[in-house]
Amino acid sequence: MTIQYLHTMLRVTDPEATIKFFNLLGLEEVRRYDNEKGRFTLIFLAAPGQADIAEVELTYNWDVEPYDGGRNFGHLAYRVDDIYALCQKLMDAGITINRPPRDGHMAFVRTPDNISIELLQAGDRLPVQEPWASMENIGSW
Ligand SMILES: C[C@@H](O)C(=O)SC[C@H](NC(=O)CC[C@H](N)C(=O)O)C(=O)NCC(=O)O
Ligand code: NI
Repeated sequence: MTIQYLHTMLRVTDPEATIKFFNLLGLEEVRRYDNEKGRFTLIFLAAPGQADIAEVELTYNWDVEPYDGGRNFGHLAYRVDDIYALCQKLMDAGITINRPPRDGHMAFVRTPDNISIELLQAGDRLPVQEPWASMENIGSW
């Protein structure tokens, strides 16, 4: 008997803004379904070559409902080739780097609905360097 991880589902209030956020990380939309009866849209995102392996499923309920952030949910984690270059790209796009990669290894950002996203440097830590080394955490951390 086998079991395979497929996806993590996030309920989102602004699907297009969330897709743009994940596009910045390198994920692309792979499929979407509208459900007229249930009044919701499902949008599946994946990194290149990871469709059906490790997807993010965005659920957009057409009727507004408050999402309280569910403190029991932690984060989604991604391994990246160059954490400094990615954080610079995110900052240039107006994304807050909530936990800067001061150690050349780990950073945290948040989706438009405040879901934590962990970014981890592939391989060895990068050399500690400015401006990252002296950047402070932003927001509740
Ligand atoms: C396609 C498959 O991967 C799903 O996850 S469908 C699961 C289904 N989703 C919905 O009904 C979306 C709309 C609903 N209002 C919601 O916000 O979940 C479902 O059973 N969802 C319930 C759940 O707890 O995930
Ligand atoms: Ni699902």
